[in-house]
Amino acid sequence: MAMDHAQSDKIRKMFSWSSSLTETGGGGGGGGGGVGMEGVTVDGRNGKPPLQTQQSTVWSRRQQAVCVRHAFKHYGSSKHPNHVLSNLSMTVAKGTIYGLLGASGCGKTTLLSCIVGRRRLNTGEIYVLGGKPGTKGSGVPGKRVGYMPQEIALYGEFSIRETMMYFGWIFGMETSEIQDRLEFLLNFLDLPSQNRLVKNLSGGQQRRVSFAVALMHDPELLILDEPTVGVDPLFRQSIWNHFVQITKDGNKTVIITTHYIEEARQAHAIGLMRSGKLLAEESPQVLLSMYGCQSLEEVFLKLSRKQGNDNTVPDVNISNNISLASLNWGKKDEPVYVTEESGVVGLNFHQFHQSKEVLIQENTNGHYDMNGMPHSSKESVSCDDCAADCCNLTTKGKTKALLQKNFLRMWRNVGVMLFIFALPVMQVILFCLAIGRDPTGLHLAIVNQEMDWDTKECPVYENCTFQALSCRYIDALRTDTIIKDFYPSPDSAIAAVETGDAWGAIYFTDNFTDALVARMALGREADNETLDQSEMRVWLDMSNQQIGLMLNRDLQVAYRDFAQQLLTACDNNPKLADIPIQFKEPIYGSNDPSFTNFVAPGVILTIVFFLAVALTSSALIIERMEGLLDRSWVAGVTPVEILFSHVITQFVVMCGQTALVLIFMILVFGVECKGDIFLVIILTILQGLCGMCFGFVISAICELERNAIQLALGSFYPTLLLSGVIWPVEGMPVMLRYISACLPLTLATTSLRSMLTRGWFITEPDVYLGFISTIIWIVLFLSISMIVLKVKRG
Ligand SMILES: Nc1ncnc2c1ncn2[C@@H]1O[C@H](COP(=O)(O)OP(=O)(O)OP(=O)(O)O)[C@@H](O)[C@H]1O
Repeated sequence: MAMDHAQSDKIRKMFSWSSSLTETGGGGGGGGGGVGMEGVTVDGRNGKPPLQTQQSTVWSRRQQAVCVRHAFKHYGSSKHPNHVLSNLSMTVAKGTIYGLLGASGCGKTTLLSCIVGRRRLNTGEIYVLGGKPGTKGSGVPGKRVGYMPQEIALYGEFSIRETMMYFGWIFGMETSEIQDRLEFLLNFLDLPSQNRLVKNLSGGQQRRVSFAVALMHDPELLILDEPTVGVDPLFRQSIWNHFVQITKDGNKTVIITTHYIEEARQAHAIGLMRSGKLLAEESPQVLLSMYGCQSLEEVFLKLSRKQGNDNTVPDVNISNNISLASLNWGKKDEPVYVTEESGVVGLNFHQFHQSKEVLIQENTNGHYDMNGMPHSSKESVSCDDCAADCCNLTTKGKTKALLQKNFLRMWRNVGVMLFIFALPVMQVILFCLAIGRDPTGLHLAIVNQEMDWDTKECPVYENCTFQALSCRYIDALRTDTIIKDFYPSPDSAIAAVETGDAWGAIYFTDNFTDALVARMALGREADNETLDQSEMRVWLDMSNQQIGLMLNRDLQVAYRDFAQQLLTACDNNPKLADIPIQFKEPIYGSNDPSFTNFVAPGVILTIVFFLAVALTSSALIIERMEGLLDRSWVAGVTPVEILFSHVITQFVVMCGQTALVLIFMILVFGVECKGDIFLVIILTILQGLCGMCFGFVISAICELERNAIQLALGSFYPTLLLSGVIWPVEGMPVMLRYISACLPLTLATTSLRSMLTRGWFITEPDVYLGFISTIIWIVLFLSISMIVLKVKRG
C-alpha cells in the first residue's frame, strides 16, 4: 500500500479517534456508562467501552446525525418493483461533511428524500438527529434540516426577498432575523438584487437562491442534492470552505451529493453508492490509502468492478468489515472496534475539529435520560423541547407564509386573476344574455286564400264584422318574434319550411271566414266539412323543440287574442274564447315562467364550484411538479397546513366570486330572488369550498396537470347533466335519480332554486338538505385528499 509515513501516521491517529468513538461508545466517549447498552462495560481509566465487538443500539444510532439501517426502497407496485435501495446502511457522524457519491440513478436522491422525510422506506430504519423522520417531535421534516433538492423548487413569481421571507417564516424566524440572514446570503452567494424575481434569474443564480433557502435558518443538518452543479470552480471552493467552516465546531452536519467526485475529497467522510448499496463509507484519505489509488474516481471504479465481478459485496457496507478492523489500522495496543453493522460508524474527524459527541459528554457529565439521551445535549433533544418557545411562532409564521404565498401567486399571475374574477362575471353575462330569452325573427310562411294575392291586400276590421277573419287572425300574431312571409300556395309554403326558409307554414282556405262563422253559429250542428274548412292548417319544423313549441304556443295565444277581440267587439263575453281552465295567480313563480329562473340557481353553483375545482387542482399539482410542495413539507409544513392555507385563500376568493356572480345575476340581470340573500350567499360559498375540496382530491390523485385537467373536465358534464341544472331530475329514470341525489351539486341546486324562486327558508327540507349535503361532501373530499396525500408520501 503506497502510503508515506506522515499519511499512515495521520490515518493511525484518526483511527485512534474512531476507536474511541465506535457506534456504541463513541458517541459519548464513555457516556455509555450505566445506561444499559448491550455488552458495554466502562473502562475505569478513560470511560471508553473496551469492546472487541459491539451491538449497534438504538441509543448509538440516535447519537449520529443520520443513521440508516437495512434500508429497502422500491418504486412501483410490489408485483413489479423497481428496487432503488437494497439493504443500505449509512452513518453520518455529527459535525461532519458527508459526501454521497454515485452514478446517476443509483438512488442518492431517493435516499436523501427518505432521510428528510419526503419519502418513506419500505423496510429499514432511519434516525435523523436522534429521531425518526416524520415522527412527532423529531423535528424532521422541519427547521432542524436545511434541504436543497435537485430541482430548483422555487416560486418563479417571487422575488429573492419574498422567497427568503416565505421560507424564513416557515422556519419560525422573525422578519428582522430573516433580513439580516438574507443580507449575509446575498453577499456570500453573490446573488443579484433581492427584488429580482426568481423566474428572471439565470439557472445558476436560481440554484444559488435554492441553496440560500437551505442555509437560511442555519440548520443543524444540511442536506444538499448536487448544490455545486453549474457553479464555477472558484465559487464551488468557497461553498466547500463554508461547509468546513460551519462544521468546524461540531454543531452542524452537511450531507452533499455531487457528480464531481474529486471535490468530495474535502468531505470528512464519503459514501460510495452503487445500485442502491453503499460500496464503502470512509474518510477520503482512508479510502485512497486502502485501495492504493490516487483519485476517488479510481477507488469508485475499483469498488464497482469488485461489486460487478463477484456479487460478494455483502449486504452490509464493505466498509463495515474492511474499514478499520480487517486492515488493523489502529494503534496496535488498542482494541479494534467493529460494530455489528457499520464499522466506521462514529468515525471522528478530530484532525478537523472536536467531536460533537465529546462535547455532549462534557456537557452532560455522562448523565442520560430514560431514553438514553444526554440531558443537556442540544442536538439530541427533540423539537418537543423547543416547542414552547418556537412552535407558536412557527405556526403563526407558517400560516403567514403560506397565505402570503397563495395570494402573491394569484396576484402576480394575470391569467389567474382574470380566471378568478373576470371569468365568473363573463359566464354570468353570457348565460343571462344567451339563455332563456324567447327566440326572435322566426319566419312563418303564410298562405291566405282569402287575400288578394296580386294586391296583397288583407283588410283588418276591428268592429263586429265577420269578414276576412283570417286577416284579423294574422294581425293578432306577435310581430316581435314572428316574421310573416306570404306564399301563393300551400306547396310553396311547405317547400319553404323544407328548405329551412321558414320554421312553419300556415294555410287558410278561401272560405275560412264563412266556415268559422258557421262553426260558431251551428255549434254541435256543424258538419265535418264546415269544421274542416274553418280550421287553419299548420306545418311546423319541430326539429328545434324550443322554437317549435314557442311557435305552437304563439299561434294558440294569437287565436285566443283574436277570438277575445271579436267577442268583445260583438258585445259578447270574451271569456267564451278561453278553454275552461282558470289559471289563477301561481303560488310560486309567474304565469309566464322563464327558463332563466329555472337554470340560474344551477348555473350559479356550477360556475363557483368548477372554478374552484380548476383553480385548486392545478395550483397544487404545479407546486408538486415543481418540487415546491415537497420543499415546503421538508421545511416542516404539514399537508394539513397546506390544505388549510388553501381553504382560507379559496374562501376569500370565493367571497369575491360569489359577490360578483350574485350581483350580476340578481341586480344586473334581474334573476328572481325571493329568499334570504344571506342563506343564498352562504350556500354559494359552501359550494365553492366543496369545489375546492374536489380540486384537492384531483390534485392528490393526479401526478400530472394534464391528468387533472382531464379529470376535472371529465367530471364537469356528468355533474352538470345529472344535477338537475338544465333539466328537472324528475325527468330521469328512477335509478339515475338516486345517483343524481348523491352528487355534490344536485341537492344544493334544488335548495338554491327553492330559496330563489319560492323564497323558502332553511327550515324547509328542500333547503337544509342542500346545506347538509354540501357540508358532507366537503368533509368527504377533504378526508379523501388527506388520506391520498398521506398514502402517497409513503
Ligand atoms: N418517483 C419515482 N417513481 C419511479 N421511479 C423513480 C422515481 N424517482 C426515482 N426513480 C427511479 O429510481 C432510481 C434512482 O433515482 P434517484 O433519483 O434516486 O437517483 P440519483 O442517484 O439521485 O440520480 P441522479 O444523480 O441522476 O440524480 C432511478 O432509476 C429512477 O428512475
